[in-house]
Amino acid sequence: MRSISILGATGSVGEQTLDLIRRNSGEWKVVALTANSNVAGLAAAAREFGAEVAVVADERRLDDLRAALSGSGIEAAAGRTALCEAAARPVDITVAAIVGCAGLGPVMAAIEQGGTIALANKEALVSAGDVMTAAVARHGATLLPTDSEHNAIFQCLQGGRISDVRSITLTASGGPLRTVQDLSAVTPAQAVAHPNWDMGAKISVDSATMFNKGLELIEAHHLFPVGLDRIRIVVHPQSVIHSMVEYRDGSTLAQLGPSDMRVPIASCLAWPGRMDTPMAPLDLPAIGELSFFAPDETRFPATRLAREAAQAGGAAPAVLNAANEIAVDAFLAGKIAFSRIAVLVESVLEQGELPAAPRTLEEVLRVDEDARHRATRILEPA
Ligand SMILES: NC(=O)C1=CN([C@@H]2O[C@H](COP(=O)(O)OP(=O)(O)OC[C@H]3O[C@@H](n4cnc5c(N)ncnc54)[C@H](OP(=O)(O)O)[C@@H]3O)[C@@H](O)[C@H]2O)C=CC1
Ligand SMILES: CC(=O)[C@@H](O)[C@H](O)COP(=O)(O)O
Ligand SMILES: [Mn+2]
Repeated sequence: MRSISILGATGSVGEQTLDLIRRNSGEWKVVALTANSNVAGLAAAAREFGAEVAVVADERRLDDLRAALSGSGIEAAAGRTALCEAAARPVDITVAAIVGCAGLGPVMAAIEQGGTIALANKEALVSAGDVMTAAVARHGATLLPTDSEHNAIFQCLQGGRISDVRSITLTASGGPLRTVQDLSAVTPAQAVAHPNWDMGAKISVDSATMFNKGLELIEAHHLFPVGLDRIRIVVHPQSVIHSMVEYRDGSTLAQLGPSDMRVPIASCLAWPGRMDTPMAPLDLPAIGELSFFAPDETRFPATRLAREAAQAGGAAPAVLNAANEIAVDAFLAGKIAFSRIAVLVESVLEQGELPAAPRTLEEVLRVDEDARHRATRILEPA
C-alpha cells in the first residue's frame, strides 16, 4: 500500500489522478485532498477514498466543508496555512495539481519534507525557479515531471546522460486558434475549446495564446539543465508525440501516446515501474499523418516573451507568470480581448525595473504579488 496526497483534487489533473487510484484502490492510502472552493467535489472525493484530511483554500467554506464531512471521521480544514500543513504530511507521493502560483506554498511544503512530488503545477516552478530546485536538492526531494511534455522528456532521458543531450524539442499543439486568422474577436468559449486535450480553463487559454508553451519552456529549462538555447518548440497539431530528446550521436528519442493526462500521471505514480491505464493503444494507421510547423511568434508572441524572461532570469519568469494569470482571469471574465493577454504581459515586464532576483519563497511570493498589482493597475487605472 502506498500513500498519496492530491493538491487540487477537484480539478482536471486531480480528478484524473483519482480515476487511476479508483482503478487500483487496494494499492493506495489517500492522505490529503485539497480544493479551492469546490466543497461538494472535495467532500465526495474525501469520502469515496477515505482521506485523512480535506482542505479547502477558501476559509469562508470551512463550515460547509465540515457539514459535508460530518460523521465521516475525516478532518476538515481551510486556508493557506492549512493547505501547507496538509501538503507537509508524510506520504509516498504528492500530486501537485493546483492551478497557478497559488500552488507554490503547498508544493514547497511537500518539498521541505523531502518527498516525491508529481509536479503538474508548472506555474509554481516557473515562478520559483532556482528557489524551488535548490530546495529540492537541499531536502533530498524528488520532482517527477507530470506535465505531458516534461514527462515525455523525462522518459526519453531514462538511461541517458544530460551531458549527451544535443537538444530538447517541446511539441505544441498550436491550440484551438492555430488557424484562426482574426484573433481580436476570440471568445472565452473558443479559447478553451482545445482540439486534443480536456483541461481546466486556465491552461486551455494558455494553450490558445501559446503561453502554455512559454511556461513549459521555462519549466523545461529548470527540470532539464541543457541550456536554454538547446530547448526548442515545434508545433505538432496531432499531440501524438509529446516531446523529444536529441542526443549528440544524432539519435532522437520521442515519447508517443494518446492525449490523455492519465498516461503521464500513471508514469509518475508507478515510477520507476509501470502501471495499467484504461486507454486504447495508439492506432497509428487511423492517425495517418503527423505534421510539424515552426511556431508563429508574430501572431502568438508568448513563446518569445517567455524565452526573453527565461534569458533575463531572476524575477522575470515570476512576473511573466503573475501578469499572465491576471490577464487570463480578465479574459475569462470578459473584461479584456484575447489579443490583449500577451500585450498586458509584455507591458508588465517592461514597466520600470524588474524586482531583484528572489532568493526565498517569501521573496518569490512578494514578486508575484507585486506583478499582480502592476497588471491590475494597468487593467483598471485608478
Ligand atoms: N489539465 C491538464 O490536462 C494539465 C494541467 N497541467 C497543469 O496542472 C495544474 C492544474 O491544472 P488543471 O487540473 O487543468 O486545473 P483545474 O482548474 O481543472 O483545477 C485546479 C485545481 O486547483 C484548485 N485551486 C484553484 N485555485 C486555487 C487556489 N487559489 N488555492 C488552492 N487551490 C486552488 C481547484 O479547486 P476548485 O475546484 O475548488 O476550484 C482545483 O482543484 C495547472 O498548473 C496546469 O497548468 C499540466 C498539464 C496538463
Ligand atoms: C496535456 C498537457 O501537458 C498540456 O500542457 C497540453 O500539452 C497543452 O497543449 P498545447 O499547449 O501544446 O496546446
Ligand atoms: Mn503540457
